[in-house]
Amino acid sequence: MDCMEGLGIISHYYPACPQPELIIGINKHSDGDFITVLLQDHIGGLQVLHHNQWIDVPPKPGSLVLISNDKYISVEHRVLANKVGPRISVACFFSTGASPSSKLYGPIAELLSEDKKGSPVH
Ligand SMILES: O=C(O)CCC(=O)C(=O)O
Ligand SMILES: [Fe+2]
Repeated sequence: MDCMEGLGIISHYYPACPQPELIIGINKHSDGDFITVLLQDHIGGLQVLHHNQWIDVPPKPGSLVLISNDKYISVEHRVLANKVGPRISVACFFSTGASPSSKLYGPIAELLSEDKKGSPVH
């Protein structure tokens, strides 16, 4: 649970864009934290890269999006620009804290498949 020691919050405001095909909201990236919890409004635009294809993450009222994959490497994602209206999102980044730590962190053993148990953590 040390991975929850640091919490950073970024609020995004994406203005409506008359020509969204010419620009991107946020370019392709993966988050460097342990897990990101994202609140997005109803506009949409968030996409994740899955098997080399961009997949929409449709907004669902009252829901939060968790950005990670099951091995603690953040999935690549981006946000499209849109002309419908401004889009607002709030991203909470959970990490080990602001200062670099000498602690070595690894996946929770119970969550690993048999063939991954006992392998060194990098
Ligand atoms: O606005 C979004 O939906 C995503 C924001 C994001 O990817 C980030 O802050 O790292
Ligand atoms: Fe992100």
